[in-house]
Amino acid sequence: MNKEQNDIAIRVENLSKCYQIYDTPRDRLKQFILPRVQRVIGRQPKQYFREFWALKDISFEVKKGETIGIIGRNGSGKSTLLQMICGTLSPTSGSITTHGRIAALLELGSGFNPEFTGRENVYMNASVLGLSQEETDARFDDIVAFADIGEFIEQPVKTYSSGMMVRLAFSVAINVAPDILIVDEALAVGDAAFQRKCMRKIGELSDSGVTLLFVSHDLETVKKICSEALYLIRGEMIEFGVAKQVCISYECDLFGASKKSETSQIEAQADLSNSDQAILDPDLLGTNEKIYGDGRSQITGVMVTNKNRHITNVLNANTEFIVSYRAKFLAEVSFPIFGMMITNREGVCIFGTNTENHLVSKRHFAEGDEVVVEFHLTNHLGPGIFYLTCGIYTTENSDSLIYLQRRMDVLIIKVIADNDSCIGGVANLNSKIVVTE
Ligand SMILES: Nc1ncnc2c1ncn2[C@@H]1O[C@H](COP(=O)(O)OP(=O)(O)OP(=O)(O)O)[C@@H](O)[C@H]1O
Repeated sequence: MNKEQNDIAIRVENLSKCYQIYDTPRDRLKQFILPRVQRVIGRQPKQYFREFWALKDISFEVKKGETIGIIGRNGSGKSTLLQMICGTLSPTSGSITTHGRIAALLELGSGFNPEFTGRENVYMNASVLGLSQEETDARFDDIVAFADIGEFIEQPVKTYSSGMMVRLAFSVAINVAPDILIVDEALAVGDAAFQRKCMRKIGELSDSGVTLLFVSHDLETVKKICSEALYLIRGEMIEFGVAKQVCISYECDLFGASKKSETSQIEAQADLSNSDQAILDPDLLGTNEKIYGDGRSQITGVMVTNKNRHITNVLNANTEFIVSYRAKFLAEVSFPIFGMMITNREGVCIFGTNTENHLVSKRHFAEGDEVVVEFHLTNHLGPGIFYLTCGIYTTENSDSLIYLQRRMDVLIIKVIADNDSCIGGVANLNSKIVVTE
């Protein structure tokens, strides 16, 4: 094998998939029996099905360590392509060559035996992926910790909710040291906190050199995490290249054809945005918060409230809101800086601010002192899910930053668009559109 071939993780050549569509079950039976009879009696065999080409003559290569987004509308052939790469579906023509262990998250519950417990399924799944009993033993605690499904690990998988199933399946997939990870984002049915945790892990795996194939309808995510993207329309590969450019092509196509439906969806939400009511969405309440710091202060009572001081986690566009927390000092501290940051699911900082230029950061605090810090903000975030991080740090007259305490992803916030001034993106720039002919 030459060096160039060594670099390749996946090679797809002239791949096509044809499904046979039967109009009635009777046609399926006829197809099973009659062509054989026709052949025996010397007649040309008849065909009792219609052909549907879900993929047509696809060729591309993925180098080791690359992150490829696969985009396209519903039914464009994304899952069919991934299933063939994983080997769970056979091609009608063409070939696929892969190098390395493939872990995939494609179909909910696939690879799990519903009668077996979570534990048994972990061992079964890992052994299918080529891990020995000892290797699985060594990883088992990590798998269970990431899935975070508690006692359910000892229960049969048939008792799991779809969210639990995804948690366990994802946890196995990422902990079996895959060379290639294939993820259909539509499966990310876990809560927002778990999705964030998965995205973080996917990012880590990609950084560590794992090849990633990622199907997503969220173009911002594809642009952020994928180096290249493959765009399918009705089974044909329309474009394969730099992710940002391919996403733009797809957006242009979408915009031309379906802007109306997106707009009406946003219009439906606009009713909500006119109310001053504080909404607390329970689905956003659990987080996978990370806490660290040197322990000299403690952040408690982190909350987001609307301008009427009602606690909320659902923000309407262009409304005022307050992020606040209580800071208690457990030791003497000089010049503490109180900060907050809002990130998106990929961990990109969308906005951050702190008290560096505020009087409070020019002071000394004694053990037991407490302050409440409030950040008054106006919501110019685009529609979507965001994560709040709060932190207290000090530079203590040195250049480096010392965290007294940082609570990363302490709260999850959902932003609802108010009108069609913001169709997508992380920020809402309140566009007004003027068209002159
Ligand atoms: N077993 C099957 N028999 C017949 N047609 C099928 C079968 N599986 C998929 N198809 C068809 O093949 C086409 C591609 O399906 P596929 O699931 O790959 O699309 P997709 O891009 O993954 O869609 P989505 O975004 O909705 O998941 C669709 O038109 C689908 O109806």
